[in-house]
Amino acid sequence: MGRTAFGAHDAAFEAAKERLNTLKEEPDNNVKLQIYALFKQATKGPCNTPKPGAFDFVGRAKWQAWSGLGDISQDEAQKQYIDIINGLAGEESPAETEQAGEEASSYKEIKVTKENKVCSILLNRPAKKNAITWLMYNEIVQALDDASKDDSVTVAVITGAGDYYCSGNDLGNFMNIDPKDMPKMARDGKELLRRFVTAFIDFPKPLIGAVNGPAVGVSVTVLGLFDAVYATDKATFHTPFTELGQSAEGCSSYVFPKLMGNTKANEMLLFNKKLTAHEACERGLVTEVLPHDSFQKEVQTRVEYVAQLPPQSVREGKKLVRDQEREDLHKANEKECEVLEGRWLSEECVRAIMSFFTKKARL
Ligand SMILES: CCCCCC/C=C/C(=O)SCCNC(=O)CCNC(=O)[C@H](O)C(C)(C)COP(=O)(O)OP(=O)(O)OC[C@H]1O[C@@H](n2cnc3c(N)ncnc32)[C@H](O)[C@@H]1OP(=O)(O)O
Repeated sequence: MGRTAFGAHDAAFEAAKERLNTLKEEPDNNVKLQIYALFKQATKGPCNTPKPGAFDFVGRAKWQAWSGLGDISQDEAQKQYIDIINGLAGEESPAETEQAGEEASSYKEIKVTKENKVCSILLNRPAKKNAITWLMYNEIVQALDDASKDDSVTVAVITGAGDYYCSGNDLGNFMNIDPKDMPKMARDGKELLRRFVTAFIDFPKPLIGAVNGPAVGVSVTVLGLFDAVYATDKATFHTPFTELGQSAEGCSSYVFPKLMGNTKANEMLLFNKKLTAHEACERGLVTEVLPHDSFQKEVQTRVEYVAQLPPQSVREGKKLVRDQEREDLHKANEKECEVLEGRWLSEECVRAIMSFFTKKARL
């Protein structure tokens, strides 16, 4: 059976595929066979084709390599594929490998560093105010999954490069789509958003938001699923969903009313009020507002403190709190994604997105 859902390493797998084509030296035949077999296993699952005839030497060698992988999982095959290609690429350009805790990773739109038990995820498209592309959603999910499994990491932090924290969903995700492909785009978007928000609901270690500047849309809503949110006094929090013909996501339809009460939540989610950092703090979305000039240093002190706490104790504590509402959060996520799938197909939404890009083009 082919893959129907994303694997744990999808973004890195795609990047490894591209990297394979850029290797300066061709790998030897045995390595090539191994790469071939892992690719087949990762994309199709265990070998299920008949053994080629005795005189089809190449076909038989490929078949043997693939069937030799037995029934290792598609995720495991992806991982081994990525490791081999990154290993080959690393041998060619050692300068690209690990530097001061920086992962020799294939992330393209985020930057992940691990140092002193802290995994930092930097949203890294400053020229586009860190708007989140489809690739970036996948990369964030992958980075969270990796941080949750890595025993050397006790806390994860998300922050933005440049003057913005994040401008939310990249509106280009919905552009240039043939009208006949819109339903599929909406279905795929729903599935991706569901996986993205699930990664936040179920992240088992402390997750800290370092909101270094304005935050918009989905980057604001998921903050309600973080364990602490530090914001610079220059940050703002804006969820202009109805202006875009869209609707609330990131579990905000459930979390925001709990945090701030219905009328204040409506002010943000229905009537698009942009909050200052201090207002967001008063409403419980932000833990603490810090002066912009010393923001990085102040956040670092707080993160380092959390990083050195007994990790199991912190995880158990987080689980106790999250378990009180985990099911409700998953339900809210499902429901929000379903409603959004319909919104993305609505004329209201299509018009609003066109209008954003038309205005830009006129400037
Ligand atoms: C799988 C799909 C899941 C979807 C989940 C649902 C998510 C919903 C949301 O997140 S809704 C919120 C969407 N975001 C927005 O509506 C923000 C749109 N952007 C803006 O309003 C402004 O760009 C700004 C206020 C963020 C910043 O304004 P300004 O300081 O004037 O800068 P520019 O507008 O010139 O921006 C610089 C550059 O970045 C591009 N850009 C910024 N934000 C986005 C974006 N969200 N999507 C796409 N592109 C964005 C902007 O076009 C400029 O590009 P250019 O230099 O012109 O090429």
